[in-house]
Amino acid sequence: MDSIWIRGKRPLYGEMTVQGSKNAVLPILASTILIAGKTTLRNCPDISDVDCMCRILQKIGATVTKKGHEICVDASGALQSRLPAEEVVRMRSSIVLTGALLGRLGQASFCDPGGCVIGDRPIDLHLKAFARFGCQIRREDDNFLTVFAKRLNGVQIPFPFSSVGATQNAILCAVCAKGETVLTGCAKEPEVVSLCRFLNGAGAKIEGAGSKTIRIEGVKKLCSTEFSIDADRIVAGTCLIGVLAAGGEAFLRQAPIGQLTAVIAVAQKMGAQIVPDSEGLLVKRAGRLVSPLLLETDVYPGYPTDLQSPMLTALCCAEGNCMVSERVFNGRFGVHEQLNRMGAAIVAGQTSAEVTGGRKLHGERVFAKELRGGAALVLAGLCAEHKTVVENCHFIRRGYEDIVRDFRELGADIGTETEI
Ligand SMILES: CC(=O)N[C@H]1[C@@H](OP(=O)(O)OP(=O)(O)OC[C@H]2O[C@@H](n3ccc(=O)[nH]c3=O)[C@H](O)[C@@H]2O)O[C@H](CO)[C@@H](O)[C@@H]1O
Ligand SMILES: C=C(OP(=O)(O)O)C(=O)O
Repeated sequence: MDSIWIRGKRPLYGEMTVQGSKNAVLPILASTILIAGKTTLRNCPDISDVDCMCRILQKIGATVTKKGHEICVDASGALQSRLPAEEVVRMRSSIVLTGALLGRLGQASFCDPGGCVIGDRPIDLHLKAFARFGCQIRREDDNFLTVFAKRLNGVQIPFPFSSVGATQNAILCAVCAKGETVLTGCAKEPEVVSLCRFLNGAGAKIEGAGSKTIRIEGVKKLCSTEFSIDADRIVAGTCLIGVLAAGGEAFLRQAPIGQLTAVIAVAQKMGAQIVPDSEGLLVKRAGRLVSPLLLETDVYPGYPTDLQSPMLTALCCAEGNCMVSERVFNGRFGVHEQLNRMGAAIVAGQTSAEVTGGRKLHGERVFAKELRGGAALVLAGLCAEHKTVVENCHFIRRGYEDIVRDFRELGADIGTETEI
């Protein structure tokens, strides 16, 4: 399935179920190697990043069994500290394995992680946190870094700005370190909270997740546990924005409403009606679609950067122009060129873009270059006249289990290459 076709210009009606969260499951899978026993994870999304993480776990010595949406990891055997470069370069969250390996073995060797091309993604905060724990860092001849310590000691780490991955790595170093660790300036994202809930279920002592300050009392070991992965707020948001942009009425079962406050506020401003209930969220957009004039991404609980590209599509179709300010990454407007080929009028710099609204999008053959930009092109196809073909959809498979299935359930005329 490397291309997806869409015949657009029809509103969406129906119901879909939101998959498990990519950004929650990946660090949790990485952290299973801190447990010298078995972990069972439920509601895991069937996406290529999860496959990649499972391959890494296997290559370093864990046993991984996948059955549907359930993954069992047994990390009770001997593990090796060198992460396989051919997998690490595919995925940003491979960096979180380094904290887990340090916690388990006191050593990790790794090369630069990959991930979406959305601007600079240095790992300086991660390395500074490791150094605070007493680790030494050595650059190897083959561009690998080796980080090692005789013993990890509890420390105080003030993060100068919010980083989801660096916060998670510091937590993984701290859970089995000697003594207390206090992290300040932490990321408050729900994926940090779910990692801590998982680790506490395995016997860790972590307090304060979801706030700027997290305290961790090191424990001797973690024990076998079971855990269910939260629904994916970014997938739920993508479908919500799809209905906002194309019009219609859809129920998003299991949408994590409490994690979508900023997205819901923008969608309501643009003309959507949102009705939450205990099982999910109903989104309707029957009347005018209007621009919010200004959209700023921010760290949680602000408007998520991962939903900036999907929202660009809706802004192109809305009445009125919009200034979009990207405050998390410095290169996240790459998709604007492909949207412009479909009739959008977006002028983008590195961290801001001006979107002219009221555009009539038309079908084109366009190319995904990264995950959320790819999803934005699928949404554009839903709003465009005639047929759109989105190529390079392996990027979309990194985070969306089956975007074709999801929008088909909402009545879209959409399919994969083989069904054209
Ligand atoms: C797998 C995963 O969970 N990915 C998410 C995670 O990425 P990730 O954990 O990589 O994102 P961070 O929160 O670390 O990045 C935030 C900002 O900090 C900068 N930075 C980060 C680390 C560092 O050592 N130095 C540095 O300068 C980054 O370049 C970026 O500008 O959070 C991002 C922000 O919510 C999301 O968009 C990603 O979907
Ligand atoms: C940027 C993203 O992912 P990653 O950090 O894995 O590249 C994303 O999920 O939008």
